[in-house]
Amino acid sequence: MKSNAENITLKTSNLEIGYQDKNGIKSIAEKIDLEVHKSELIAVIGVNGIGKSTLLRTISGIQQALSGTVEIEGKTLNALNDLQRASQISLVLTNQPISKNLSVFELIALGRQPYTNWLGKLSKIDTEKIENAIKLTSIESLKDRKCYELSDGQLQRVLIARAIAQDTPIIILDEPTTHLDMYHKAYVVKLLKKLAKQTNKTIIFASHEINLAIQICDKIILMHPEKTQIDTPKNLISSGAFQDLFPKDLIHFDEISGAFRIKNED
Ligand SMILES: Nc1ncnc2c1ncn2[C@@H]1O[C@H](COP(=O)(O)OP(=O)(O)OP(=O)(O)O)[C@@H](O)[C@H]1O
Repeated sequence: MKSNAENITLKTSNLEIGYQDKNGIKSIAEKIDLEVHKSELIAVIGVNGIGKSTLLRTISGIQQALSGTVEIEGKTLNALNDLQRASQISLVLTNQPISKNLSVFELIALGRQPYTNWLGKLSKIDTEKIENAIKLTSIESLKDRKCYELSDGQLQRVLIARAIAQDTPIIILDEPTTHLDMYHKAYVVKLLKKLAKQTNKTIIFASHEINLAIQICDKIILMHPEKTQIDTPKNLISSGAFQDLFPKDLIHFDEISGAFRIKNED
């Protein structure tokens, strides 16, 4: 087993994220220092508008950092061209427009685009990677269906399969459990955990499912207005990091059960 330092897939140093337009700079979060490793499943947690999507877009390279650096497997993200980036990071965005007229197989095959030749012709290796992604996500029975025929939960598994077929060391998903019922939320997060372990990939996803993330994820990136930190759920609980995540009038964090509870008294 490699040492923990050699297992680092993504590292941010003094990263500042936000937006820059003609009205000036809008900083969303700063001093973000993260190290994530192979095989880890990591949830990004924080209140609405804190900057989870902005962070994911910045570490995926589709949005520029305001300052600081992002390194993927030791290489500065900014030094990678689009194709190199697509072989390092796959991105699954909820509500991303996709061509639902495609069959499930065809949609997953799009994950091979960074590797196919200019005709988009699939090689034997491409087909093997697609079939393997279908098997890992247990969607063999959906393979020939059209994407418009799928439920939200089925589509989410297909999008995860596309990311697996892309075969990158890092997979990033923005709110993959949105629109899903409680069973399918748990199913998707457990599937991500299984995939991280079986494929040795780093999987990072933003979510509002904090109780689920605490139970299943290896690490949590917790975004607070004052700071962004990464640690195991256990360490975050014992350091009291969840206590002031939400205003205390409605919800409190119960350290014994490791879950948020709604206050019932008036
Ligand atoms: N294109 C943009 N230009 C300027 N500000 C933006 C832009 N997109 C988002 N913001 C602002 O950046 C902040 C962080 O937004 P972001 O979508 O990253 O938060 P989030 O934690 O993912 O939110 P949610 O949980 O509601 O999805 C918000 O204040 C938002 O209004």
